[in-house]
Amino acid sequence: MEDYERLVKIGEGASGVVYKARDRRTGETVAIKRLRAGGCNAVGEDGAAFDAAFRREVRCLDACRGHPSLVALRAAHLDPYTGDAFIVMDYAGRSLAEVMRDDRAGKPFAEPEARRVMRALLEGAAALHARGVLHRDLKPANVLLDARGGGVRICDFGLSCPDTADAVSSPLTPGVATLWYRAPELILGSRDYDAGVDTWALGCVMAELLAGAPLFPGRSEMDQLNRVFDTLGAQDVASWRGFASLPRAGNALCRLPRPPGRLREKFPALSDAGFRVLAGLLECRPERRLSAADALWCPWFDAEDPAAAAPQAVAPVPAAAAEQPRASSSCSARFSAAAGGVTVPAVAAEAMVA
Ligand SMILES: Nc1ncnc2c1ncn2[C@@H]1O[C@H](COP(=O)(O)OP(=O)(O)OP(=O)(O)O)[C@@H](O)[C@H]1O
Repeated sequence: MEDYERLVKIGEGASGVVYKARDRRTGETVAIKRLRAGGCNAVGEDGAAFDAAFRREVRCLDACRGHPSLVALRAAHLDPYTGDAFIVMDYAGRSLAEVMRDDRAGKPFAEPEARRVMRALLEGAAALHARGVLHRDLKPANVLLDARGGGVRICDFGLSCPDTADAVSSPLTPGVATLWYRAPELILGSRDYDAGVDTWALGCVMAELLAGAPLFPGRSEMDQLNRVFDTLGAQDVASWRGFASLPRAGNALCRLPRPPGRLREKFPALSDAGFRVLAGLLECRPERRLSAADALWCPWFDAEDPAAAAPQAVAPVPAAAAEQPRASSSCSARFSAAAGGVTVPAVAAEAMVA
């Protein structure tokens, strides 16, 4: 790590600390995430699993390399003797959470601005889903905005989950995603969810952009579910495919009589085309929720955004990954050593993953 000069701390979360740094060889600004052993993520991994969690994060970042809406991995380093683990990425700007809190002080984004950000986020999500990766922690703190270039990038693959051809299927853990952005099926304990958990979270982000405040700021899992059902209605909850087998299907909140959804009332100024995207992403029934790729086909995205840079292309997807149907993700929460070692970009000559 002697090739990097540490500048300032730019973030800290459950899994580690992120620093802005300078690459002494090129003078470029980078972001370095130092992973903390023992508290590495909400999946509850620690001790021996730290190594596997580090590899999983690097592997997911590597799988998503090259897309303009996904943060770029430069190198990774895990010292087996000291346990120090670092991930070096392009520095991609300040987080959307910071910008909303510090610069905009709750001022909502205008619809064309929100559309530009959502287009980039959905393109990023569509690319990572096509590559068999679930992010599982999309939220404003994990969206980076490059003030100069206008870029929008998804970061923090600490809870992401690869779906490799040789991975052994195992139940997914429902304990993922930050509460305010957690899909209802996760709260109800689903263990076979799919990319819909990410598109739900992006629906919450879209609502937050347009309202200037979180849509469902729950204080507990049950309060969260209650807020979701209060806003979206819960008449057809029991008709979800597989609802009866969800561990918390019997919860009284699911049976409470409620008025019809009132999402539209909360966004009176949003165009009908925009509302169709919002309502499609915030669809409680996972099998009816818009996928990221389908959302991009909605007429809302036909409009050109005046400030938009050149359209962002979705990077080519390996044929095998592209063929995977959305609803049958076999994404495994387990990432066994047998799934292979971490591959870092060839340009990252200093990457030394034990
Ligand atoms: N490549 C990057 N460029 C600029 N800032 C970054 C970059 N990666 C991360 N950050 C900043 O660091 C913060 C924390 O990073 P990250 O989310 O990866 O850590 P974490 O420990 O997993 O956090 P959390 O527990 O909140 O999910 C981000 O919210 C963002 O502000």
